[in-house]
Amino acid sequence: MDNKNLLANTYYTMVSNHRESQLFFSALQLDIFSYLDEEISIEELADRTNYNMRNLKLLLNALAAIHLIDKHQDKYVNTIEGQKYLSKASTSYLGESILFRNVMMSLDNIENRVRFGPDNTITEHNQGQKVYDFAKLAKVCIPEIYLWRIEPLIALMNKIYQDTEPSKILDLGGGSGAMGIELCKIFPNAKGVIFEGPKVSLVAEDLVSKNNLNSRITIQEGDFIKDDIGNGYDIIIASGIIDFAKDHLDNFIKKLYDALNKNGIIYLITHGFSEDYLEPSETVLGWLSSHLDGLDLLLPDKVIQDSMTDRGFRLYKQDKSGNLSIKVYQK
Ligand SMILES: C[S@@+](CC[C@H](N)C(=O)[O-])C[C@H]1O[C@@H](n2cnc3c(N)ncnc32)[C@H](O)[C@@H]1O
Repeated sequence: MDNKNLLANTYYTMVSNHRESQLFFSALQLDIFSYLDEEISIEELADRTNYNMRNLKLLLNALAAIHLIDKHQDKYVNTIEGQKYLSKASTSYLGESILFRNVMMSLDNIENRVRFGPDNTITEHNQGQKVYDFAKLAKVCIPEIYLWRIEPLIALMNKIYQDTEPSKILDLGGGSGAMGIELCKIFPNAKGVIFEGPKVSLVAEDLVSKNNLNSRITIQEGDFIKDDIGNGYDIIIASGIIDFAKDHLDNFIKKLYDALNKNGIIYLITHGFSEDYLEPSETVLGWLSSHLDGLDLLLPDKVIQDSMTDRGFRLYKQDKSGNLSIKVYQK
């Protein structure tokens, strides 16, 4: 096969991948996977769901054809991954997060957004809250945080705090606050603060209560650009938030510096953007929708690093988790 044919195939592969995604999202919307923890016949499934049996069978065969489910003789069943992540009975269910992210990052109507440009009310303020539903994001992403962010956080903090214990921890723009909550659990004498905007703080309040940590963790409501974020912290978690301070980067980093005790650390999670904004490609595409709408938030890692070291932070440890870049800075 010559190069020309290889390239043409790439385009058709994209068309096919798009169809696979559509099929997957529809199956999630119809909650098909929650019925497939045990082998089930099409008659039984149609009976339980009230869906049209003929078309349900077509859907299930298509899902089996792309290995999202298994088919044994005439019965259908989840794969091991499907059972773990796509069935609502599982504690690691990700279906709601996946569907929410798909809408949040949707590239529908990209043509008109390119033809007519961004929304001026969004460009004018350049605030994430104008585009993203942060309260819903915080809520539906809790399983993702437990899947990907808690383990590296705990492993690193256990290494750093082998002989001492932090006494005050801030989860800044913490969303549900899951990371701050889990850190407070491994350091039982530490007090925690979760700082969030007004609606999101309710999500954090709820998770703190569910974990019975109301006596140790307080929720502080405010705007981390304009308002006081407190001080005397040994650890500040800044996960997925620094882009939202882009227009005030140096002041924001000074605020973090001032809020920390001597030798205190920042646990910073960023997208690891290259200076030309071409990598990581998955993240470039993930942020494209909000940027077509008018936001201009993204910061290359190099810019963040320079600003941190200029302020006096020293890079202490670094790690990667999927596409995310994890850096620990010390004051
Ligand atoms: C991408 S989410 C990250 C949430 C969480 N830290 C995590 O890692 O999943 C960004 C969070 O920053 C919060 N945020 C953005 N701008 C803020 C501001 N000016 N003041 C307070 N919180 C803000 C949002 O409400 C949102 O929960």
